Amino acid sequence: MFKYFLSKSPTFQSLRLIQTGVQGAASKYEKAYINGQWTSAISGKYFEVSNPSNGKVVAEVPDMGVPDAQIAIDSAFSAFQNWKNTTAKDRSQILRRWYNLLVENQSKIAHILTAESGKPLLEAKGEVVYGNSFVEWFSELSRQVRGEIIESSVPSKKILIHHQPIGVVGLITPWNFPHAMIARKAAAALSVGCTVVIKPAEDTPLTAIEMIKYAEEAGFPPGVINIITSSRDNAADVGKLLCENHLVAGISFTGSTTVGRILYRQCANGIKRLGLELGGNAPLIVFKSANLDTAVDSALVSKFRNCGQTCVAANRFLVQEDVFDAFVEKLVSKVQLLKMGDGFQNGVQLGPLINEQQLNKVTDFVHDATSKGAKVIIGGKPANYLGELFYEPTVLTGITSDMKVYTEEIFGPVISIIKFKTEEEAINISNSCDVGLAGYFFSEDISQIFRVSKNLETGMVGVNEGLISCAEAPFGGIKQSGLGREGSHLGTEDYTYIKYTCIGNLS
Ligand SMILES: NC(=O)c1ccc[n+]([C@@H]2O[C@H](COP(=O)([O-])OP(=O)(O)OC[C@H]3O[C@@H](n4cnc5c(N)ncnc54)[C@H](O)[C@@H]3O)[C@@H](O)[C@H]2O)c1
Ligand SMILES: O=CCCC(=O)O
Repeated sequence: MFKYFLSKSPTFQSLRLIQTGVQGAASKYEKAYINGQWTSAISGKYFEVSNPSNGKVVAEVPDMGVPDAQIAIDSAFSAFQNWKNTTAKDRSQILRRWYNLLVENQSKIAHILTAESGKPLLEAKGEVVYGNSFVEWFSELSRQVRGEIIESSVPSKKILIHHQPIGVVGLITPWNFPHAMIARKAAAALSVGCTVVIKPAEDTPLTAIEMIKYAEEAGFPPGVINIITSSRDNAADVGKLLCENHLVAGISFTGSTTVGRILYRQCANGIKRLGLELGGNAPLIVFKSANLDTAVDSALVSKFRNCGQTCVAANRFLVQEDVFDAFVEKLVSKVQLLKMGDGFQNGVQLGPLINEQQLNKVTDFVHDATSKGAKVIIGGKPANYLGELFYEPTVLTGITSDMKVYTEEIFGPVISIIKFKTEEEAINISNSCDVGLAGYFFSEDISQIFRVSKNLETGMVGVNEGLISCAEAPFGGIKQSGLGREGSHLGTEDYTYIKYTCIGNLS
């Protein structure tokens, strides 16, 4: 059924992918990248990557296991011995070349991203621009990482501080932002002299492979960037190896809190450096002083980006009783205009869910809510007239604390609205969970803005704003939403350690 396309040219391979697999005519075989070589799995096995909009196979990628991952780690460790000694200027220039190539090819990358994730093409282009901005940012930041000389209390001593690269880093990334999550981690790590082994999500490895083709063209030496692709069957073993192998200095992971916890445990023995960007359960509070039009428009962006499959997506809507009816009415009038469908169709704003597991989760959460008394205002069921993995944009009211939509992140296009009376009540509900990634609120009252921003137990707060992610800002959570910050001038800290050198007996 599937044809081999044996051209060795990455560019040709990308074009074939778009002209064949993406359009649904046939699939092709991709390769992983280890030590500067495009390579298959030692086992010879492949796994299929399909378009969630229509189930068609887009391509097949090597199903790599522990032996492949070990080779990638060894290569990255060997490459680190030279890469750590390159100058910040050298690294900055290579990153800049990578950025330029990613920009030149952003339309092609976005097509691949839509084909494997179902994300509407316009949104996929937006993600590529967003992801590229991290490569640009860290190419610029590379030369700004500087040490210090601290005056000692003893005249014959000097205290020097250097930031040195930690070594090989394992990057494990999710399917919801196949480009941006790799860019945000890899560019930061590479900019300070670390080498990387990337393990993209099994649903979306093609965007990652495409990105690495441009990294190769940009001139990263062999072994500095490696990408291993693994099916769900191998992901846990490969992850364990990355966490436990003594040549790996650190792990950076974005994904579920469940897997984050496993990685945390696995990293404990080796006291590995660990960056975790895990799940959220973002509150979005609309106070009575809010500009309701701003609140509705921002809420739609926050909720429906990537069809609700975003870790910072608003999950629990809290609306003050005075404006509850007006807000719901305005919101529903806009939700009913949203166009859902195949990401390649013009005007489509919402794609499918990524896989059956996500569809089942969303269906189960809505069923749980309605069975406990929630009211469906719009939607509330799978949109199987569009395809197997589509779920209608949904608004639920009458939410109570015993429902899953109240306590857990749904990761789907469902808005659950809770009515509250006082600011204190809204803060209590917002903070009544064990995760704290993002929180949003809408208010025109300046004292309330400072008060609520301070009291929300989240790592990030959007005030009168639903889209807060950018390269310049520190992205990350508190509580069980994770450890560390990505992006911003703090985004290299996970990848460096502080070396204190004392120079003594100076005369
Ligand atoms: N925070 C986020 O950005 C984010 C992203 C994706 C999913 N999620 C959440 O996770 C839920 C499940 O989605 P998912 O199953 O794709 O996420 P996941 O956490 O299972 O997968 C994320 C990455 O971890 C890898 N992985 C899976 N099990 C592993 C293991 N034992 N050791 C090492 N790596 C492993 C996967 O291959 C993938 O690369 C979603 O419903 C959503 O709530 C959150
Ligand atoms: O879902 C995870 C990341 C989303 C973002 O970077 O805005």
